[in-house]
Amino acid sequence: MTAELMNGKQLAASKQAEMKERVAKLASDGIVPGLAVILVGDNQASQTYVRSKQRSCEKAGIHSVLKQLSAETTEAELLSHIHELNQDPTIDGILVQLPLPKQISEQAVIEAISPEKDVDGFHPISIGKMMTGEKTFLPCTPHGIIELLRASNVEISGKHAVVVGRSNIVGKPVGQLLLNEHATVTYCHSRTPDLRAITKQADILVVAVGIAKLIKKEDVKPGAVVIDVGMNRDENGKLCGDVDFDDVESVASHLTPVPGGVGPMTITMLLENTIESALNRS
Ligand SMILES: Nc1nc2c(c(=O)[nH]1)N[C@@H](CN(C=O)c1ccc(C(=O)N[C@@H](CCC(=O)O)C(=O)O)cc1)CN2
Ligand SMILES: [Mg+2]
Repeated sequence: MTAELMNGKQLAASKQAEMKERVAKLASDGIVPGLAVILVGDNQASQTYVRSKQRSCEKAGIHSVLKQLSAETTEAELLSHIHELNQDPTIDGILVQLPLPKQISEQAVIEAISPEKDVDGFHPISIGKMMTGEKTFLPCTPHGIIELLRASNVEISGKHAVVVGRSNIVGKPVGQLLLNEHATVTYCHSRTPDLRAITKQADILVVAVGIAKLIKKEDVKPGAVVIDVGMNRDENGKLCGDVDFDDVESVASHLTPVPGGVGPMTITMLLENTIESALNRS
C-alpha cells in the first residue's frame, strides 16, 4: 500500500481562492476584514509564520496590520496594545504569535483579547463554546485538520482517533473536535507508557509532539489515516514532521506531508475566522 497524500497546500490554495472572491464581494458592501498580528521578540520561525500570514491576507484582500514589539516588551505594554486593538473598528481579528518571551504570561494575553476578535480560538470562552459544540472561532490548526479529513472523505464518526500530544494549541483541541465529530478519542503524551501499543489501535492518528520522525511504520495500524503536525529539522537540517514519512507511507491509507500538509491549513483557517468575524461586525 502507498498512502494517499493529504495535500494541505493544494486545499489551502483552493480555499484561499474562494475566500478572495468572498472578500471582494464584502468590499463592494463596504466591509474590508482586518487582522492585527502582534509579534513579540525575534524568534525566527515566528517571523516566518507572521510574514506568511501577512502575505496570505494581502492575496485575499484582507487588511492586515503587524505590530512588531521587542523581546523586552513587558506584559503591561503588550496588554495595552491589545486593549487598543479591541476598540479598533477596522480590526476584526487579533492574533498574538506564540510562543511569547518568558516575562509575559500567555494566559493573561489570550484572556485580554476580546472573544469577538479571538480569531485564534484560544480564549477560554471560545474553548468553552468549542467543547459544548456552540458556534465559535475554532483554533486554526485543529480546524484545518478536520477540513483536511473532510476533503479526503475520511469518515470520522465511530472511528478510534488517537492524539499524541496535549498542547493547548493543537493536541487538546483537535481531540475535542474529533470527539465533536463522534470519534472515540484517546490522548497520549510524554507520560503514556507503551505509546506504540496505543498508536497501533488508531484509525486516525494525529501526532503533535515536536519529536522528529517519532512515529515509524511499526507504530501504525495498516490502513490508518495519519496526520503529522510536527515541524522539526532532521539530521541534515531539512524540515520534517513527527512521523517518519518514508517509513509510514507504506502502511497508512492517508498521510499528510511536512511541509505542505497541516501547516498551510493553519493560515487558511485564520483567514476564514477573520472573514467570519468581519461578517459579525454589524
Ligand atoms: N498565535 C498563534 N501562534 C502559533 C500558532 C497559531 O495557530 N497561533 N501556530 C504555530 C505556528 N503557525 C502559525 O502561527 C504556523 C506554523 C506552520 C505553518 C506552515 O505553513 N508551515 C509550512 C512550512 C513552513 C516552513 O517552511 O518553515 C508547512 O507545514 O508546509 C503555518 C503556521 C505556533 N504559534
Ligand atoms: Mg504536546
